Amino acid sequence: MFLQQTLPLTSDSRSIDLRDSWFTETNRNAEDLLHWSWIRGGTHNGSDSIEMPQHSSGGGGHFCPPYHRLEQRHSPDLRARPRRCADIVFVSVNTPTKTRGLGAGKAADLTYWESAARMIADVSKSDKIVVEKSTVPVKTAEAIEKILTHNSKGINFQILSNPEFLAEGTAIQDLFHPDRVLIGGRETPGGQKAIQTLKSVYAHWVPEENIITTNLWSAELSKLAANAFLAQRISSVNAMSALCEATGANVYQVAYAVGKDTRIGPKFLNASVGFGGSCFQKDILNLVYICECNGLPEVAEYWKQVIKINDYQKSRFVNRVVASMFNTVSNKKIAILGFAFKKDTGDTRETPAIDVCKGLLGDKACVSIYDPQVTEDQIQRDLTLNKFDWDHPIHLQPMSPTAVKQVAVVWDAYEATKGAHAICILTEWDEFKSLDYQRIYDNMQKPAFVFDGRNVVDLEKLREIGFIVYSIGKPLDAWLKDMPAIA
Ligand SMILES: NC(=O)C1=CN([C@@H]2O[C@H](COP(=O)(O)OP(=O)(O)OC[C@H]3O[C@@H](n4cnc5c(N)ncnc54)[C@H](O)[C@@H]3O)[C@@H](O)[C@H]2O)C=CC1
Ligand SMILES: O=C(O)[C@H]1O[C@H](OP(=O)(O)OP(=O)(O)OC[C@H]2O[C@@H](n3ccc(=O)[nH]c3=O)[C@H](O)[C@@H]2O)[C@H](O)[C@@H](O)[C@@H]1O
Repeated sequence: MFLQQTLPLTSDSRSIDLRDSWFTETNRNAEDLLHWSWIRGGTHNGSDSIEMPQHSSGGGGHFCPPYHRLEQRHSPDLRARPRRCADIVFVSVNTPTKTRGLGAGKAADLTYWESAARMIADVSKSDKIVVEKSTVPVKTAEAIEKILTHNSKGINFQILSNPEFLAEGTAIQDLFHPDRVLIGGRETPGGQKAIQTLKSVYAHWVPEENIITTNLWSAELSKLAANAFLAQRISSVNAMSALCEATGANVYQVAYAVGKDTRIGPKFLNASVGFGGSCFQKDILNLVYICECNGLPEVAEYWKQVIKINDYQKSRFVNRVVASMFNTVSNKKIAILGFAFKKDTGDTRETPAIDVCKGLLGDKACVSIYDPQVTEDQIQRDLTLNKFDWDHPIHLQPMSPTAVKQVAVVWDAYEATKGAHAICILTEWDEFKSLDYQRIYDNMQKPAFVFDGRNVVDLEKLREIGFIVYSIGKPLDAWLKDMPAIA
């Protein structure tokens, strides 16, 4: 999720849904809302809450973060007071992958952005800076400009690109201490003035040297590039993990040695069952589409490979499970520990667990899933929804997907593993490191397997207990070597 749907606003913990407040109040007087508005709504995980950033030097003037504005406007005492119109509008609506029509399966669907832009044009009564917070294809600002100016009634709109770089689970930390804030604008006096206005907002808590200003297209493209580079690192280390398994090298040791080179650095080199989350795949597909549209098929092919390796890593994992268990998991109970796309979030968007579970179910396994934060309802939806449908509003999704019968969702790792033939660890939740694996082993069918897709368990300890253990990119058990996984 991006900034959260509900922000604790008052001492009695009353929360406000920004989307609902937006729509409700739009009917009354939308212009009143547009002082420091943040256009976005629901979220897939509401676990982060927001606290006021500490003011720092720079910027000048009194800084009032957006949720304080919201608190004011929702306070009954203040409702009657005259309110200023918005100067800056942040738009952070979803930009999913198109599911049909031109560019389906690759291009970004800008329906939501366009409707937000039309709404802004419709209700505005004074000049505005409209900020692209959503991740959008390069050149989107040009389209938005056209919508706004053609409906402007003489109002001046400046579009800025101010992409968001926060990661889930560390959203608040990333908001307060970003590596950088990026602001792109038109290279005109009006565009430059708008950049300075937004810069002065961030300067209240971000050191000035960490605020980068560029032209619009560089800012838009930098966001796609940053996500592509991050995902590429994971696909690179995951590609190495396959080679490690084939050769007896240990991917952890390889990544450590490689990452010690200061030019490469140690972060984002954890081999895994594959990257997930709402953005990496979507943004790379979008990048690929943009390259194709710009007549750059070789560049498109290069970035496509990052996704291909990610898909390969997930299917390689499934093949490993099935091959190790005598080439069939039919009617075998497989415990899935972790369903979220990473720890410390309940978000399941594009989680590798979906593909792994679907793969196992395709081989007729019975899966028993435990995740500390993901509900049964969510899991059933994820296992039945079509690709990319999850990123569209719920009313555009299938009404009541049929529950997958061979799937049980339980609220305890011990329950999930009871009587199971194998365990697949698909999210790196800390609690999976300290489970009582002897107890788990005692209650499982034998031979008992652990397939660790996140490298969280103590391999040697589990092997001592009696498990046959597979850990991504680590030297293989003799058992696994004898049962090669052929895709
Ligand atoms: N999730 C994350 O951690 C990050 C997301 N982003 C980008 O931020 C954007 C939003 O992502 P999420 O927050 O994850 O998506 P989301 O799907 O959780 O939230 C977007 C919300 O916007 C609402 N919305 C759509 N059209 C609207 C309109 N016209 N007016 C008001 N609300 C409207 C939707 O109902 C939805 O609730 C995407 O472009 C994403 O790529 C960027 C960095 C991090
Ligand atoms: O545009 C976005 O939405 C955001 O996408 C990512 O953030 P996020 O998806 O929340 O989470 P990450 O920590 O990047 O993890 C993404 C996936 O990669 C996996 N991963 C990450 C790191 C690693 O070394 N190995 C690995 O497999 C994670 O388990 C997870 O499935 C980026 O890190 C953010 O900078 C960006 O703003």
